[in-house]
Amino acid sequence: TVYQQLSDLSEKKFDFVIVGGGTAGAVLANRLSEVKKFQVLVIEAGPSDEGVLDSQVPLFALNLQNSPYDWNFTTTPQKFANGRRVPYARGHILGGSSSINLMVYARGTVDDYDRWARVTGDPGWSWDEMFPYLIKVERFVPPTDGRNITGEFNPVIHGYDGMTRISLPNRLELPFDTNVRAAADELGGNFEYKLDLNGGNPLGTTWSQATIGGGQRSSAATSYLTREVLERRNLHVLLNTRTTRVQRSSNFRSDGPEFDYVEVFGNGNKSRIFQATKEVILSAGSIGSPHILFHSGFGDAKELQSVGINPLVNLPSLGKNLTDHPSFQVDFAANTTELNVLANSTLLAEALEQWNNSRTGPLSNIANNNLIWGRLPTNSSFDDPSAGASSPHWEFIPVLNLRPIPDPHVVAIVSIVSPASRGTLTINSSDPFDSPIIDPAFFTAPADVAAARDAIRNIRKFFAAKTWEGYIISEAVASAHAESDDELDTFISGNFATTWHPVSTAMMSPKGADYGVVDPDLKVKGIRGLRIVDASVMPFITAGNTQAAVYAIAERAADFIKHDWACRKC
Ligand SMILES: Cc1cc2nc3c(=O)[nH]c(=O)nc-3n(C[C@H](O)[C@H](O)[C@H](O)COP(=O)(O)OP(=O)(O)OC[C@H]3O[C@@H](n4cnc5c(N)ncnc54)[C@H](O)[C@@H]3O)c2cc1C
Repeated sequence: TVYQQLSDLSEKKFDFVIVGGGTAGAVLANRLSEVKKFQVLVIEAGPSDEGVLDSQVPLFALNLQNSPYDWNFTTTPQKFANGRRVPYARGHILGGSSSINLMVYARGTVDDYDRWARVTGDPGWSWDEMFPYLIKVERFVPPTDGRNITGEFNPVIHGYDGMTRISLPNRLELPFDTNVRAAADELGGNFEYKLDLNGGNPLGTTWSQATIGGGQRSSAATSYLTREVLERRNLHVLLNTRTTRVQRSSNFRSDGPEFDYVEVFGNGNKSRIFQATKEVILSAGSIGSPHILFHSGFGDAKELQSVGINPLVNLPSLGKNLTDHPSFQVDFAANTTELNVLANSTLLAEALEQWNNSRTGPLSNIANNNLIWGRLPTNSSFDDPSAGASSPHWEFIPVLNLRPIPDPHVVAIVSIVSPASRGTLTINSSDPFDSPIIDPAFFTAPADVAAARDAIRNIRKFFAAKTWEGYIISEAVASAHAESDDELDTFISGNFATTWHPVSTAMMSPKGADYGVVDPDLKVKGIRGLRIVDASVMPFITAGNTQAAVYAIAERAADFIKHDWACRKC
């Protein structure tokens, strides 16, 4: 059942209360409510995703930022950007960030997951053990243009009867895509063609895969919270309701207090307390989950006292280790007749009609059909921040006609995907409605700046391939004259933003460790009744776009929870 507002729901007690109906929250809502005897409540601050066209049409995804479906956060002034602040979107809608993201589907690498297993002491987080969960998430479907996709992906490493629809590009951009392939063949090395980015070692030039099925976005809401699932009598999804705190009951035992109450505010500022008789699960994301915990008295005791919050659970790691992939773009003028629907309202109207009729055409795709993944040379003078040899340092996304301008152009989007910089999430007030202070500390580690320079030099090498003669005309002035390290740094500093991949603000650590926020079973350390299941628990960021890993974490967490509550057959 879906409740549009707090006053529509009269029950107060549930077995499980899940805070956040986002990517991880939707997975848990589905999996836990498979058990008929579990009464499950999901509390989501945002509205329903139903009928939100920008969330359905893949190419309209960018319209969702700075909209009512975005929390519209902003970072602190970033040091490497001379004090510039960076807009920091998070999904504020059922499905969370999976309903507003750019849909790239990249699982990360063998080394990423094996590092998780090593640093948490739980082999269950390794690539091999997580692989079945990655498969369980995925329903690989053919693109809507009907082309033969043999040779564009590796069929044996995909799932075909999972939940979230994943597909290759629905439409090729020709000759742009042919040129990308030809340049990869011509240059080899870093750029060599790789059959599939999702096999655990993406290095090279790969076709994009995206959370799109049948030409439209497949989000955690559309895949895990289908109409059928929402009709389950034991699943209650409460929208437009904000959780402010978790609270402890009087249930004290030697193994710690139990946090089983959830305080919420609905429209008109009406508040209510819900109780979980089994567990409260925080799935409010890397910003939302620690934010709620700070206001509930979790975190560094001194920092909490300094803003007038009574510390209850001393967890100094909470909000620390904020890790994200910084991103910037390098533009090139192109000589091509491929059409830019974003720059022409007649073409755009035709494209929308085509999408409405058949879910095909330019709007059925994300902006990019290719991804290129590279590593710094082995003689680099920095300690390697990556998880290992299979993990790239940078991701370079070649995009044709990204901007709504008539001049044909190519944009290289760069992300630093194995960053060494670590930021913080903190608060500066005791009012849970005030935004948290987000400081990703982008590019504060020299290794990240070195990776960014290396990416730009590789991009230039890529577009200097013979294949592009007559197609790529010149690099745009903003970066064209940046040659030395200092000049490149000035360009990067003035232009970087985020890829919106914050993780690790409530990171896992081994059971018994005196750092970290959750144990490898995702239970919050030192207390009972509370788990965190979302991107915040990753001990390190994956060297790929983060949603795939979040889906898989949530699938594994659902198994932990079912197992703990003696549900071995479900
Ligand atoms: C603009 C954008 C583009 C991205 N592009 C990609 C991409 O192309 N590929 C990729 O792999 N990843 C991408 N990501 C990242 C990816 O979407 C996230 O890593 C992932 O979805 C995070 O899942 P989560 O469950 O941790 O959090 P979310 O999915 O963000 O879910 C958190 C939910 O909790 C709710 N919530 C928060 N606080 C409260 C509260 N106090 N009370 C009630 N509810 C609350 C939120 O409204 C939200 O619905 C992108 C993200 C963004 C924002």
